[in-house]
Amino acid sequence: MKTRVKICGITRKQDVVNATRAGADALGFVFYEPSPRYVAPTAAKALVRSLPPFVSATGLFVNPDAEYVREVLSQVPLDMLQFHGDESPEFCNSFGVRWIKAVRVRQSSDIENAFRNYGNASGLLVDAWDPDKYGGTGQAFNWSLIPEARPLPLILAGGLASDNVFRAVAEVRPWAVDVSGGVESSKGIKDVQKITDFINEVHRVDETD
Ligand SMILES: O=C(O)c1ccccc1NCC(=O)[C@H](O)[C@H](O)COP(=O)(O)O
Repeated sequence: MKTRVKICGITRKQDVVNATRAGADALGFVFYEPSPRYVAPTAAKALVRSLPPFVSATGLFVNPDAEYVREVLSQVPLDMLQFHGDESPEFCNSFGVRWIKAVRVRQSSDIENAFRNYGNASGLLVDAWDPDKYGGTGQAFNWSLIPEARPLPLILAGGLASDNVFRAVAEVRPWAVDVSGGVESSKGIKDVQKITDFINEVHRVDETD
């Protein structure tokens, strides 16, 4: 099965071009101002409108006001929302747009509970737990905590890079992988070679099937 690849934290046109040329299936745009990868809705609008067909755009939020999400959606043609905070299932459902929920993992039950509570999500993104950050930590977590039973498509994130993503995909067999820091030269600035190496490694696992 083809493992999808999402490159998150896009802030520049050249990173859109490089990621899509390298074969990314989806790009992520961070609408969370404390993040060094924050992109303003006006800039994101231009980036998303430049995407070629069949590459999707995800907007990432952390505990946003509903009004802010609606404001972003009115400007930016997003295909998917990604919630990284403590948003309720009802809140995530309320925008009429497909969404995924991110969960920061300390134990297996974090994932099992999220599968149970966010059953209307299009997928569950599992990421490293950090006491101070909601995501984008660059840290991996113990993949053996991920259960075999997955009621929703599972997106693996957290500390992935070209030197560990082959093993990650081979071991976890996720629906998709999500990467940010592992394909950057500095925060918010993606590196074309790192993106290419990363995607090639994912596809290399797929070819062994
Ligand atoms: O990127 C951020 O700064 C960020 C801030 C707050 C919540 C989420 C954030 N990013 C999410 C991602 O980029 C990824 O979905 C995921 O966390 C993996 O990041 P990384 O470990 O850097 O590959």
